[in-house]
Amino acid sequence: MACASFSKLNAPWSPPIDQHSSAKRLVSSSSTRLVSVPTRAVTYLHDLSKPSSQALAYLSSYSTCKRIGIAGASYLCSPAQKRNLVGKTFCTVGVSKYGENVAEYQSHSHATEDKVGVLLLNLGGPETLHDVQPFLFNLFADPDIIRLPRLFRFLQWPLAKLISVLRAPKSKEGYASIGGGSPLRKITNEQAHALKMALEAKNLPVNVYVGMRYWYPFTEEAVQQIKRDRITRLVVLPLYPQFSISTTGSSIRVLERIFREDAYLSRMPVSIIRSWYQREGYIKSMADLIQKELEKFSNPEEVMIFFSAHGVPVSYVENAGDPYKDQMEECIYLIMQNLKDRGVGNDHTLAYQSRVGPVQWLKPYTDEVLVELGQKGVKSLLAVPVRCMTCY
Ligand SMILES: C=CC1=C(C)c2cc3[nH]c(cc4nc(cc5[nH]c(cc1n2)c(C)c5CCC(=O)O)C(CCC(=O)O)=C4C)c(C)c3C=C
Ligand SMILES: [Fe+2]
Repeated sequence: MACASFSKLNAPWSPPIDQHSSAKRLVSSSSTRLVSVPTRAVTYLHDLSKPSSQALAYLSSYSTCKRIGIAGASYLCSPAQKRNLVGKTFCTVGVSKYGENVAEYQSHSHATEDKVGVLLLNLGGPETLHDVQPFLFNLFADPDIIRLPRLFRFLQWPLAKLISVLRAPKSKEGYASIGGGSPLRKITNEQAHALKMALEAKNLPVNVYVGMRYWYPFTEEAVQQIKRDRITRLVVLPLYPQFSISTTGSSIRVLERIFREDAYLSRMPVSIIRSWYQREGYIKSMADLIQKELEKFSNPEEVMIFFSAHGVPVSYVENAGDPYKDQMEECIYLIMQNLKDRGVGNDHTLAYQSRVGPVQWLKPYTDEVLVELGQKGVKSLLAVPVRCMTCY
């Protein structure tokens, strides 16, 4: 594992201009207050990387990669490394300082009282139908979501406006059918509270914050609160088990910018959990849930387990090196292995949903697979969402 400055971790797909920061200012404003607190980064790095350590150990993991990167790093490991490490976590945690000078970062060794924060990152969602179009604008204005060639970047905002207006009616229908808004904020807040309680029960008092990428509370707001609370060390946990450029990558990019531009934050030691789809606890809890639900069927062994993942455009994987598909497939494999070890040998399928626009997305598509399964005579199906921690 390495300490690294964020500025040195830019992935190949980083666009040079982050238009999103200004995009978000259209719907959110925040003021910056600078507080300077000396920190002690290196010891924290060690605490966090011991799985047996009580220091937030279950949020962290061993890393076997020599480098860390903003890209979730698992594709810095060879496939053989990956296989050998099944069941263990690898390449998921990096401790980064959001500034330029790593040497300076390590020299700040006289700490005041440490105050640890955990920042949960999520997508955010419209709370009312009125919010849907501006939420969609924020989403499509993200250059990690609509990936335009550099020459056409000036079109990002006009396109975001156009697509958000065109998409809004369909999106609104979806949100109307689930009560008129996204439950993401409420569920994420509940998870933040549960995490705080669980850590406190282990005698690890932390402040837990929620930062959303496209709606309130925005990541910028969470970071302002982190500063007001004078947090001295931060663990960043994106609530997506699998890394994608469009989710964890995008959220980390926003953090990178905020931290780089701020004197106090740029000196803060930060651990980022880039992906955790293969963590034993996660795999086991998914298998537990599936087993419990299967038992509700009259013939559990005949049920098809249907893993439903959010898709990404194929170009993310094939051209930009997004590890999302590989991580998703490995995740499903591990869950099914865990079930097999318990004697649960059901058939399973993975399909991708939520296509937007005319480009090719990861296949097979959910709607097509469902029809095929029906044609094959599959009578019972257990749908298992595997896209984000809040989607269960
Ligand atoms: C247009 C490109 C999109 C990409 C790429 C994408 C990746 C991606 N998204 C999630 C998780 C969620 N997405 C959600 C909503 C949503 N996503 C897109 C578009 C892309 N997502 C849109 C347009 C929307 C809005 C709804 C709609 O109109 O379909 C949500 C729900 C949020 C909520 O309101 O509760 C989640 C969760 C992942 C995991 C992912 C890449 C792997
Ligand atoms: Fe999405």
